[in-house]
Amino acid sequence: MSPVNGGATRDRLRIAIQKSGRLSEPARGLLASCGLSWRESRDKLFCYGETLPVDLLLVRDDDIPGLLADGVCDYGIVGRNVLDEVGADRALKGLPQVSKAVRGLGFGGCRLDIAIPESAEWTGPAQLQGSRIATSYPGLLQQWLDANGVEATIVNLSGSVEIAPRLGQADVICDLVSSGATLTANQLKPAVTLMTSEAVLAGPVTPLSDVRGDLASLLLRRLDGVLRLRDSRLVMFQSRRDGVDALLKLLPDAEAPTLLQVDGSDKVALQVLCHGEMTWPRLEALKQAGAAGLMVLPVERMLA
Ligand SMILES: Nc1ncnc2c1ncn2[C@@H]1O[C@H](COP(=O)(O)OP(=O)(O)OP(=O)(O)O)[C@@H](O)[C@H]1O
Ligand SMILES: O=P(O)(O)OC[C@H]1O[C@H](OP(=O)(O)OP(=O)(O)O)[C@H](O)[C@@H]1O
Ligand SMILES: [Mg+2]
Repeated sequence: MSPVNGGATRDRLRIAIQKSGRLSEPARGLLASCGLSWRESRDKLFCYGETLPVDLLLVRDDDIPGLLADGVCDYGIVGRNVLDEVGADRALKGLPQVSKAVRGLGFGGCRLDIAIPESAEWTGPAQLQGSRIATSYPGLLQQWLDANGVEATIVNLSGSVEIAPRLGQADVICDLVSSGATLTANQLKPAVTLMTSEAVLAGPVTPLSDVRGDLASLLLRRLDGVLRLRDSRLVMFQSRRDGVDALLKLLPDAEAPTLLQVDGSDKVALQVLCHGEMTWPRLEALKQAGAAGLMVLPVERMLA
C-alpha cells in the first residue's frame, strides 16, 4: 500500500471525501459509478484503489480544503460552502487561492442565508449595521458585509447557530438552510441568501502535470459522462412517419433521434436520448400526439 504522506512524489491520485455525513454516500457512489473500487484499510480512513491507482481519504468535510492546500490529497468532494469559506478567509488575509471547484456534482444542495427573528421585518442589509451575527461562515459573511458596506460583529460558532438569538448571543444568524425546518423551529425566517451550494469536486488551481494529471483527466472524462447521463433517459416509441416532426417538438431536450423503418408499414421506430426528466405528463402528451409503445430506459454508460 502507498504511504499516506509524501504528496510531491506520489504516483497515485488521492481524493478526500467525507467519512460520515450527508456527502459521504453520494460521493462514494459517484466515484464508484466512474469505475473506481477500493480495498479498505482496517481503520477505514484510507481506501486503496484497485481498478485504478486512485485512493480515498475519509475525513471530516471541514478538513478537505486544508488537505488540498497542503498537497496531502489532489482532489476532494466537499460542499461549495466549505470550499468558498476557506477561499474567502484566504482572500481576506491576502493569500492566493490554491483550490477551486472543478465540477458541480448535483447533490448536497443548500443555501447560506442570513435569518432574522420571525417577528422582525427585513428592510435590507443596512438593517444589520451594528448588529451581532452568529455564524460558522465568518469569511463568507465578512465578504458579504464588506460588499454591502455594513459593519457588524461576527459571533463565530461551530454549530447550533440557530439557537444563538434565543440565548442572547446574537441578534441574527447566518447559516445553511435546506428545508427551512430548523429556522422555523427556532422562530427565525430567511432574509437574504449569500450563496447557493452543492457538493463540488475541488481540485488544484493549476492542473497536475505528472502521472496524476493523466489520472485526473481520465476521471474527469468519466465523471462528465456520469453527470451528463444522470438525468438522461432513452425514450423509444413508434409513430407514423408524418407525425414525427410534431412528436420531436415535444422533446426539445432530445439529442439527434435515430429513426428505423418498421417493416411492412408506414410506421417508424424512434430512439431518442432526452436530458430532461421524463414525467408522466410528458409521456401522456407524446401518446396524445401519436406515439405508441412508449418506453423510457435509464442510460448506464455512454462514451462519446
Ligand atoms: N440541511 C442540509 N441539507 C442539504 N445539504 C446540507 C445541509 N446541511 C449541510 N449540507 C451540505 O452537506 C455538507 C456536509 O454536511 P454535514 O452535516 O454532513 O457536515 P458536518 O456535520 O460538518 O460533518 P463532518 O463530521 O464531516 O464535519 C455541508 O457542508 C453542506 O454542503
Ligand atoms: O433547513 P433545514 O433542512 O432544517 O437544514 C438546515 C440545518 O441543517 C444543517 O444542520 P445539521 O442538521 O447538519 O446539524 P448540525 O448543526 O449538527 O450540522 C445546518 O447547519 C442547519 O442547521
Ligand atoms: Mg464538518
